[in-house]
Amino acid sequence: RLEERGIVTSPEAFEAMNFDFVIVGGGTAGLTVAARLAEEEGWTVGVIEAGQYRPNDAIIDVPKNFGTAVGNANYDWIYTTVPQTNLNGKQVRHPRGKVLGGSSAINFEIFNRPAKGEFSGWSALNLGLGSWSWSGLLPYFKKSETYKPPRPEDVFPLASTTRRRAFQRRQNTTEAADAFFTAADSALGPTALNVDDLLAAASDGSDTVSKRDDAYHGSSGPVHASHNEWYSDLANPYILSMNNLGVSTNFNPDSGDNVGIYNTPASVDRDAGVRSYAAPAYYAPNAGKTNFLVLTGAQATKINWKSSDDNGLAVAESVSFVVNGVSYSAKASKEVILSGGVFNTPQLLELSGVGNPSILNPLGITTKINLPGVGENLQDHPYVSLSFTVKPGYHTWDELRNNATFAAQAAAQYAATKDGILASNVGVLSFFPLQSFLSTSKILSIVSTLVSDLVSSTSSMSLLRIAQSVLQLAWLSNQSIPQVEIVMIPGFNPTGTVTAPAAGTNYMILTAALQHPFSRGTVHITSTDPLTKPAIDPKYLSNAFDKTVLLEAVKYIRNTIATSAPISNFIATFNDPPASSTSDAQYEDYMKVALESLKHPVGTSALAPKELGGVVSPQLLVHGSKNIRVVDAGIFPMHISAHAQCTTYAIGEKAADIIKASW
Ligand SMILES: Cc1cc2nc3c(=O)[nH]c(=O)nc-3n(C[C@H](O)[C@H](O)[C@H](O)COP(=O)(O)OP(=O)(O)OC[C@H]3O[C@@H](n4cnc5c(N)ncnc54)[C@H](O)[C@@H]3O)c2cc1C
Repeated sequence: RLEERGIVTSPEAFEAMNFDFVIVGGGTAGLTVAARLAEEEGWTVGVIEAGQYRPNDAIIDVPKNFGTAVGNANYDWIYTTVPQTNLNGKQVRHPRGKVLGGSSAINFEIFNRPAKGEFSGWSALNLGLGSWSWSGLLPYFKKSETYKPPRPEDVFPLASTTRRRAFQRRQNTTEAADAFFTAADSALGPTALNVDDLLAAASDGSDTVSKRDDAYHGSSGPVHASHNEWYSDLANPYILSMNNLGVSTNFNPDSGDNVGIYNTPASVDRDAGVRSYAAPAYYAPNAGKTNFLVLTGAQATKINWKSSDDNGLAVAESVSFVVNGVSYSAKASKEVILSGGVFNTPQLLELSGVGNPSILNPLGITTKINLPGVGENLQDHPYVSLSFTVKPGYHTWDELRNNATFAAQAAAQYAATKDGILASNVGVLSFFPLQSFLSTSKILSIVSTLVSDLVSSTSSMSLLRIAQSVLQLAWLSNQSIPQVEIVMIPGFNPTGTVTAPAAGTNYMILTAALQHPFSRGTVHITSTDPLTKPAIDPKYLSNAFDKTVLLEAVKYIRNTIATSAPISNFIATFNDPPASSTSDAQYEDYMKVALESLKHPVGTSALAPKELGGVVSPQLLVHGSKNIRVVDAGIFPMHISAHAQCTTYAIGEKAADIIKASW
C-alpha cells in the first residue's frame, strides 16, 4: 500500500501541513534536494509530484526496457516541439518523466560526466560566484553515487560476448576451449583480431583497471552506477576501428577529461540487476520519515505570494495544486523549490507572473517579477542516427526481437539471476573535438561562417547569448571540450532512424549528437490553463554551424567509421540513409527527416546574472525573489558534453548544501 511507503494519498492532509519547504516535482533533482533537506530533523519537506510512485515496475526497472515508457502517459508527459522550420515542419518528440523519480525513471540509463572546461564556462558566466566549477561540483558527483568499476574482462577492448567467453575459457585451456576459440574466430571472420591479440589486450585491460583513478568516484551515494556485463559482438571490432582512426580508449572518462571512446557507467544497480533512479535512491530509503512527505498525482499550478520584503523581493507563501480537478494549496514557511524540469518549471513561473511581460500581458497575467530570461536559452543535443544491417551470425540486441527461444531464455535468466542481455544498456560512447574528424581548412571555413553569422546577428542576441558565443568560440579550439558524441547502439533502435527493422535481421546504429549547438530555443506558455502544454521550440539547426557540424559527423560515420576494419567486415548493408545516398544534399534531406532529441533539453532557467538574461543566482534563487529556487536541469546555463542526469543529481546535491548553509 502506498501509505505504507510514505506516500500521502490525501490532498487534504497535504494541504493541512505547514511545510518549511515545498518542492514542485519529485524528479531527478527534486527528490535529491528533498531527501537531503529532510536530513534536518527540524525541517518538514513536502513534494508535489504529478506522476505516480511505481516501485517494482518492470517497464522502469529492467535495464534493457529503457525507452519503452516513452510515449506512455503513465510515465511520460509526451511533449512534442512546435513544427521545426529547418526540419520541413517536423515536430520532434520530447518525452519527460511523469512518475516519482521523473526522467531518471524513463531515461536510457547512461550515467556520465562532462568535460571540466565546460564548468569553467558556467563559472565564468557567474563571475566565479557559488563555485559552479569542476572542483565545486566534483564532491557532489561523488556524493550522489555508489560506483562499481567494470570487471577486468569488461574493460575495452575485450568486451564482447564471444570474446569474453573465449577469454574466460583460455584461463584454463582444454580441448573444448580450443574448439570454442576456433569457432569464435571463424564467427568473427578472418580480419578480426585473433584471440592471442585480444588476450594481450586483456592484460593491458587489467592494468587499466588498476590505473583507474578511484579519486573521482563515490562509494556510498544513493545512485548506483555500474558497467554492462553483457556486450554485443560489435563492441570490440567497433572500438578497434575507432582506435585505428586515432580515437583513443579513455579509461578515466569521469575525471573531467571525457575525450575518446569509453565504456560508460549506467545508472543500474548491478547486484540487484535493476535501474537505479531517484525514487529508489533518494525517496524509498527515507519513506518512513514523518518530515518528508510526497503527494503523487498532484500537479502544481501556481505560486501564491505574500507581501514583498523590505528590499522589494517577491515572497512565495504557498503553491496551488490540482488533484482530480480539485484545487488545493501547500504552505511553505521557508522556501518554494521548483524542480519540475526544463519545460514545466518555466511554465509554472510564467503562470505565477514571473517572466517576460510581453508574454504575460497578452494572457492577462499580472507580472510579479519582470524576468525576461524565463523560458529562453533552451539548448539541446540534437542527433541523427545511421543504421547498418549486420552480417548474419553476430550477437546483438536484435536477437530478442528475432528469436523467440533466445528471448525466452533471456527472460528466464533475468528472472533467475537478474543479469544477462536484459540487464544491459548502451555501453559504448565516444566524444570528439572537431579536430578529431575535420581538416584544419574545413574547421577554419566553418568557424569563419559562424563568426560572420554571429556578428551579423549580434543586435538581436541577448547578452547571455553573446557571452555564451564568446565562450563557445573559444571551446572550438580547445581539444579537451568535445563538440560531437557518437553512440554505438548494438541493435535496432526505434527512434532516430527512418526504416523499420526487417524480420530476422540484426543492426548496428551509430548516432551523432551535437554537444554545443549555437542554436537557442524557447519554451513558453500559450494559455493561462496550467494543464495546457507549453510551446516548446528548440529552433533546431537555426544556426548554420549546427547543421554543418552534424552533417560532417554523419559523413564521418558513413564514410570513415563504417568503412574501417574491423567493424566494416561486420556490416552487410547501409540501411539508413540507404547506399544510394552519397551527396551532402541527400544527407541533409535525411537529417531533416531523422533528427531527434537526445532528450537532454536544458537552460530555460539559466544560472546567470539577471543583467545577462539569467533566471537564477549562484544560490539558485530566482532573481527578484526572496525564497524561490530552481533546482533542475533547467539551470544549466550552457550545455555539456555528457548526458544530463549525472550533472542534474550533482546540482540537487549541491543545492541542498547551499540551502542548508543559507538557513
Ligand atoms: C527518454 C529519456 C532518455 C534520457 N536518457 C538519458 C540518459 O541515458 N542519460 C542521462 O544522463 N540523461 C538522460 N536523459 C535526460 C535526463 O534524464 C534528464 O535531463 C534529467 O533526469 C532531468 O532531471 P530534472 O530533475 O531536471 O527533471 P525530471 O527528472 O524530469 O523531474 C521533473 C519532475 O517534476 C514533475 N513535475 C513537473 N511539473 C510538475 C508540476 N507542475 N506539478 C507536479 N509535478 C511536476 C515531473 O512529473 C517529474 O517527476 C533522458 C531523458 C529522457 C526523457
